[in-house]
Amino acid sequence: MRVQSLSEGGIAEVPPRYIQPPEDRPPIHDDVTVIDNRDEDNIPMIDVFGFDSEQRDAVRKVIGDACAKWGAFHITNHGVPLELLDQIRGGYGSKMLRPEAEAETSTVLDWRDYFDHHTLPLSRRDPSRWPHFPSNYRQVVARYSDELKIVAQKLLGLISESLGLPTSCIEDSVGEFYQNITISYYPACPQPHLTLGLQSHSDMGAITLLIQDHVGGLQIFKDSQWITVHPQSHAILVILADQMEIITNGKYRSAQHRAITNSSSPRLSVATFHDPAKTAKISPASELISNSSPAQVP
Ligand SMILES: O=C(O)CCC(=O)C(=O)O
Ligand SMILES: [Fe+2]
Repeated sequence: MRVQSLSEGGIAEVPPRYIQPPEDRPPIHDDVTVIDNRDEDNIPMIDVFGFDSEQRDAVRKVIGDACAKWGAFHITNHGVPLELLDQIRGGYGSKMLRPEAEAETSTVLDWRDYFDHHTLPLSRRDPSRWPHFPSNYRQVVARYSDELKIVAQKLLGLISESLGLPTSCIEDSVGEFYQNITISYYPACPQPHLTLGLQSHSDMGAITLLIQDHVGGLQIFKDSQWITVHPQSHAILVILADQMEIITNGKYRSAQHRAITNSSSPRLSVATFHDPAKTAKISPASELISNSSPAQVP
C-alpha cells in the first residue's frame, strides 16, 4: 500500500510497522523543529563557477575540504539549467509515485513512496517504462540524466585532483556510470517523532547528486549529530558514497544520511545515483596507499 494513501486517509496514528525503535527516532518535539543547527555549522555551499578552469585551484581546495570534513556539500553555478531542476521537482511527485516492493526482511518501514528510473548506460534506459504524464515527463527525466552525468564527471575530476591524483583517476576506476534517478515522496505523517522517511544509510555507489523541494527533512550525520540540510533550490547536494570511500582509501568518507518526516507538508526529493559499472573492480587508488596509510580494504 502506498504511504500516500495512508496519509491522505487521515489516520491519526501510524501503523505499527512504521514505528522506529526508540534509539532511531528523530528528536521532534511538538512537531515543530528538529535540532536546528546554526548556519555556520551547516553543510558547505560551494560555487563551482561553471567548472571554469581559471577558478579550478580554488574550487578544488574547498571541495577537498568539504569531502574530508562532511562527505557532502552543496554546489551552485553547476551548469544545470535551474528550470530543469524545477521541472523535475515540480508537479511530478505524488500522482505517479508507487511503492517499490519493500523487502520482507525490513522490520520497520520507511514513511516514503518512491519511483526509480534506470537512466544510464543508455542500454538500460527505457522511457516506455516511465510515467507518460505530464506529456514532457520522459523528456525531462532524460535531459536531467544527461546533465547530471556531466556534473558527476566534472566533480570526480576535481575530487581526484584534490587528493593529488590524475584528473581521470576516479572516473577511470568507476568505469561507465550506472545511473539511477529515484524520486521520493514523503507524505505528511501524523506521528513524525515515531517514524523516519528513510532510515539512516550511506549510498552504495560512487557519487549521489540530490535536489529537494522547499520542505526539508534530509539530515546528515556529522560529529555524532544529525544536521538538517537546509533546502537550497538552485543548488545541487553532492553526497559521497561508499565506493568513493574505498577508492580514496578512506581519505574521504561516504556520508551517513536519513530523511525525517513532518505532520504538515509532504516532501519530495530527487536523488541521482552514479554507481560503478558492474564489471569495475573497486579498490583503493595505489597513490593513496603507503606505509603510514595502508590499504583499508584488500
Ligand atoms: O529524500 C532524501 O532527501 C534522501 C534520499 C536518499 O538518501 C536516497 O534515496 O538514498
Ligand atoms: Fe541516500
